[in-house]
Amino acid sequence: SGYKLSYFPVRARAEPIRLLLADQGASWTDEEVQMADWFSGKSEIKKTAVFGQLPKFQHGDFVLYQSNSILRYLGRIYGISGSNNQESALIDMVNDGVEDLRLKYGRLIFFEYETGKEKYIKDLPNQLSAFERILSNNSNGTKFLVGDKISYADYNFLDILHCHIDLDPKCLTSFPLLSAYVERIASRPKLSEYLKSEKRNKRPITPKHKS
Ligand SMILES: N[C@@H](CCC(=O)N[C@@H](CS(=O)(=O)O)C(=O)NCC(=O)O)C(=O)O
Repeated sequence: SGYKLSYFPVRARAEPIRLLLADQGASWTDEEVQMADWFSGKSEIKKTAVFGQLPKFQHGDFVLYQSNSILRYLGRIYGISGSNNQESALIDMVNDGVEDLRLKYGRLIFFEYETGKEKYIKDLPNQLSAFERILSNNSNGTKFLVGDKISYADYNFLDILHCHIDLDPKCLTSFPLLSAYVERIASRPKLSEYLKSEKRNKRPITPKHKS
């Protein structure tokens, strides 16, 4: 496959891409970009980055940025981006919902952790209830976010749920469908192997976490 993923030595926005690749049986190279180099002002990779940011994804000579664009690109390669235009649109919509939650989470972790953690956790059920409802409206939550096969949005969603379980281990207790979903998706053979791997577990969740 000749995939290369360049990112900081953390999970964050690169992790959903890693989950997709692992579950789809693809191999890839992780190029770890150290923060000190990146912010040194002498970093070639930062100078050439389209938006001056990471992750950067390479597929042979093809180069792509924006984590959600990378997920959608790989979704089309592996046939996990919807079986028709409307299903693809619903997957896109739900992935945008995951992105909204990821941005909220990022704001807490990077800017408001000391003062905002309690309020964030208190409000979290309001964020998660939307996804419990999305699951309940699709085969009673027994399958995936959309349709009857996994999509790129599921990998993004599993990762952000893992982030929130780390933040508050009890955050899914009042959401039976979400709780079952995390167990079910994470126990997919290739995914569960990756989730147990050293390369996954040596990476902190965000730059603010300790590995
Ligand atoms: N919308 C972009 C955001 C990318 C982004 O914010 N990258 C941050 C790191 S992280 O937020 O993903 O952890 C970055 O490169 N920061 C370094 C910089 O901006 O110089 C995406 O989804 O890829």
